[in-house]
Amino acid sequence: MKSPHVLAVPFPAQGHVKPLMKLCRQIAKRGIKVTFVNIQSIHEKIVAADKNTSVDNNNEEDNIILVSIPDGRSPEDDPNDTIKLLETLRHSMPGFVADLIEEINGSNPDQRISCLIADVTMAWIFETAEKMGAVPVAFSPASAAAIALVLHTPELLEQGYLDTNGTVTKGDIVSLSENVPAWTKNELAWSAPGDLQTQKIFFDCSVRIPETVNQAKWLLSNTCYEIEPSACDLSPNLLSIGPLLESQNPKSPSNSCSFHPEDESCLAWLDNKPPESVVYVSFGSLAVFSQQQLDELAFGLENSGRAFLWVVRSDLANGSRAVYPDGFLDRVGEVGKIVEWAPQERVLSHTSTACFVSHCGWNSTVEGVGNGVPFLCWPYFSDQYHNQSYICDKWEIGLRIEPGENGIRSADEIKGKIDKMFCDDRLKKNAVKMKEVCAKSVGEEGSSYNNLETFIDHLMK
Ligand SMILES: O=c1ccn([C@@H]2O[C@H](COP(=O)(O)OP(=O)(O)O[C@H]3O[C@H](CO)[C@@H](O)[C@H](O)[C@H]3O)[C@@H](O)[C@H]2O)c(=O)[nH]1
Repeated sequence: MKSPHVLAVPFPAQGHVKPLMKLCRQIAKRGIKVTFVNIQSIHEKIVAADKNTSVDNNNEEDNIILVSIPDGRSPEDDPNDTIKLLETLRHSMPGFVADLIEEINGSNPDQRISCLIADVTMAWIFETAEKMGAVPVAFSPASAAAIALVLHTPELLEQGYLDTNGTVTKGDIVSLSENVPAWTKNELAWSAPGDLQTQKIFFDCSVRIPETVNQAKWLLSNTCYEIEPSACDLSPNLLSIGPLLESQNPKSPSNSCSFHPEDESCLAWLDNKPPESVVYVSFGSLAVFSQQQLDELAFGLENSGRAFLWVVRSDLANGSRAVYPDGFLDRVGEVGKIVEWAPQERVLSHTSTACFVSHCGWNSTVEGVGNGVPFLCWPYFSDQYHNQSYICDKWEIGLRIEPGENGIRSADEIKGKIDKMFCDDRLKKNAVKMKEVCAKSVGEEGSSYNNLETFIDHLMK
């Protein structure tokens, strides 16, 4: 009797690896074996990051095995050059994945790879996998609206709303439906105002996605129908199976897939704070700030007089360690806690957390929504502006922290919005309602639950 075996291949970025692992945990929980593949450099980061925490990697009972393949880069390549990495992966990955499938199938013929779940941006391995007998499945870690936009690019191009660089050519917005927030022209996922070359590279990646989706037998998305019904309706083949949350995994934490060690000391610090008193500040894995912007943020937090937990990655200051304003750390003392990386979902589900100052990456968005936390939005690039529109305009669970004319968010603006957040019960009430909606969707017989069951039933066949 042959058992199903999933090979999962994320795009090598934090906001893609983590949600795919959460999906794999749901699959593994139903007794299906998963081999989770990262390129070598990411695999090493994950294993090293989990070593000094309570997170358990390669727990046999989890049915998940972490493995790595080479990334095909030469030693001279800049490890931070994502565009170069994408090009390299496109050429090298099909071969490495084929070798891996062959090795797995050869060593255990009863557990041959029966399904490949890959990030929607990784089309180039679907054909290889299919030829080797694995059903290709695309996974999108972004919103249904984000995937709807890319699936509609062929029409948008044909009707002249976009040019081949991805620049809006008719009007100032792109709208797919009156029930989905429109995209303003500089806030499309591939937009890079002032840098047409980068924008074109991102746009070219996006326009390949519809083809990938056609090749895949399923398109899974980390959202639920109830929070963005119109966007889900715009992509008829999309199966919403989210929001994927840590709390769905009773044995959590295991395989956190964090690229940095999670500093669990902030949980004990939160335990000593009153309920709903702490401002949690985190900008995901990619956003970087100028020193001037970091200073304004530090002053804004200090002047708010509220307790804050701030994630300051070691590269947050334009790739370097942040330098705080003179005397800042002494003045805030125990009122502020700074960590390099937090166990974010455990922070968001903590009763002391009041609100989330966020860049609005989709994972952070659904993690905040799924835990009933209101937002102060500070988008940085890509889909984050559209997620901000959902948060502030559609769901009404957050406020925008607006940049000034110089593009900098001032200490006064930051303090002002924190004050407003603590005075506005409506935002918290709406956030709690959204949490209930998500819980219902992933709970037994909910829409996301049923979609995931349908998918898993097919895996078992
Ligand atoms: O201290 C921290 C900070 C973040 N996280 C986690 O890291 C992930 C970050 O993902 P996300 O919030 O989506 O941000 P990015 O890392 O910026 O994600 C990229 O990928 C997302 C999914 O495609 C896009 O929506 C974003 O715009 C893009 O920047 C989340 O799961 C967080 O829980 C932690 O565990 N600890």
